[in-house]
Amino acid sequence: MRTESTPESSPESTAGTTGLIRFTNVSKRFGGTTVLENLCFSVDAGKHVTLIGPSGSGKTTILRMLMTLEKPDRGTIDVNGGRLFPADEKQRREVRKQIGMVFQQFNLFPNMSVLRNITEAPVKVLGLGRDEAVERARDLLDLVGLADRADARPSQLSGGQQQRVAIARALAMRPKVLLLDEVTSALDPELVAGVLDVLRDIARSTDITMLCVTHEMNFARDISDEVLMFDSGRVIEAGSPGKIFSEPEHERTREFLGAVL
Ligand SMILES: Nc1ncnc2c1ncn2[C@@H]1O[C@H](COP(=O)(O)OP(=O)(O)OP(=O)(O)O)[C@@H](O)[C@H]1O
Repeated sequence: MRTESTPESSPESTAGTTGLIRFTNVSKRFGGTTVLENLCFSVDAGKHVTLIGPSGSGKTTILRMLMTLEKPDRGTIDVNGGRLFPADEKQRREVRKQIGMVFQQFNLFPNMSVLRNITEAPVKVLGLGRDEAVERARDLLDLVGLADRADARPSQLSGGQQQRVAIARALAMRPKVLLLDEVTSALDPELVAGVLDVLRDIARSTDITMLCVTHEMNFARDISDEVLMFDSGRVIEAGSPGKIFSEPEHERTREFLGAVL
């Protein structure tokens, strides 16, 4: 990820220059509250970038904008050379197809089997043939360690298993970008490691670009090429995990890490 110079957001970043995801002067208010102001950053293809920072600093809003669940008030958002905002509905849908997200709550369809949860969007949205979708789903179930649960209903699975299905479901669309929003926050502590191991594996073995919000700092340290520290809707510090976690420069970063590590 690169943060670019604006009066509000100027820390130097170490990543390269392709810019698969690009936010330019993005501002967002909710009512009277400014959540993001003139935010500029880019994430290069294949990089894994983690957003950290205090509650309410705007991290989830960034992911929700990329999912088109929120709209910026000002600025532009581009993904893989296509404009997500501002754009007409048809163009936005095309760009949006390249982005997958895993939420804190798994949001699986309760009345569908695990397999059907994964095949539904590729068939309906991408027009993939059912046989091909099933083959893809079975490969992904293998990847997330649930090859033997294809016929189960979500309610028959643990929270950790449901989240692994949600990861498989997101990957079934073959997205260029995977967004992870606090994906282990709703899990019992003993189930967290299994989900994080699957994500580590995906980060290592695929070329997917990841943008991640997490309070799991060890996980962030393991998978991130770059960490962005947010405060009050601005990037106040950016760098490698080694730099951010071991030698933070900004007082607010030190305070935040002191509270969570
Ligand atoms: N739909 C909404 N309507 C009104 N306010 C909102 C809405 N979504 C977010 N906010 C507010 O915007 C601010 C930023 O929220 P956001 O969820 O992006 O922060 P965050 O950094 O992800 O926090 P957390 O770590 O707690 O998830 C918060 O003050 C939040 O209350």
